[in-house]
Amino acid sequence: MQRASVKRYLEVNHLNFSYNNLPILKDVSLRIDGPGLYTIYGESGSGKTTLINILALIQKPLTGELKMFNEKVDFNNETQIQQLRNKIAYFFQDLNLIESLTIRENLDIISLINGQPLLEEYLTTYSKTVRIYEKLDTPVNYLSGGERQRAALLKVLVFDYPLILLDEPTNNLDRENVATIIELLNELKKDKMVLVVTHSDLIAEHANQVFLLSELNNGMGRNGQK
Ligand SMILES: Nc1ncnc2c1ncn2[C@@H]1O[C@H](COP(=O)(O)OP(=O)(O)OP(=O)(O)O)[C@@H](O)[C@H]1O
Repeated sequence: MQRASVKRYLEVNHLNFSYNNLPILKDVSLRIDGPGLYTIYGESGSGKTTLINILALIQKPLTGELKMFNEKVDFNNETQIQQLRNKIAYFFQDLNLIESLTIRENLDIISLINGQPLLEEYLTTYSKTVRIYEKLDTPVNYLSGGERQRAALLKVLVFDYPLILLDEPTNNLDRENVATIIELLNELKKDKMVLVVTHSDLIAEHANQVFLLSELNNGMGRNGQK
């Protein structure tokens, strides 16, 4: 299953962000040079979600530079932002699935939005990998919490997103589902940049690099090499 190649590269330079004049991100710099699993660790309220929202191009930084896939991001250029967003998968706590639609219908809608075809071959293969194949035609509101989480992960697998952002993907999951997620992260990290906000030591153990937000802040980043 060969997919078109996009340069897997991300660079953040001197990023600043404040809410109501209260600085949250202070001179944050980090760099990811290729596929791999990268985790961001930090105390509650330290700005992890804010940082990942900026990387997902949902929030605009106050100052600083962001480069991805060899392009410098211009937050005022809607066309560029839209094109870049189609290369980014953002998996966050509310999962972003439409409750009344089946998993397959949800994926059809995503396919329309991101302009990538939903290939039956990938759907079958990966839905078996995440143990959700039997439920592809079930509406999301009939799924259990773990099944929803796996359905949301299916989206990351069936489409080609060179940058995958996950915010606390193992929250509220039992051990078996955590193991499934770690297995998937290990698979995805082979050819994608996977950046995960997490408190899980288990995920961090599999990371190529761990970024500590306390170190990224105040310009002390780029030293989390494992
Ligand atoms: N829309 C907002 N307006 C004002 N303050 C906000 C807003 N969103 C977040 N904050 C504040 O900014 C800080 C950073 O929030 P953020 O969600 O990025 O932290 P976090 O590290 O992801 O926290 P957690 O681990 O608890 O999810 C927090 O103090 C939060 O209260």
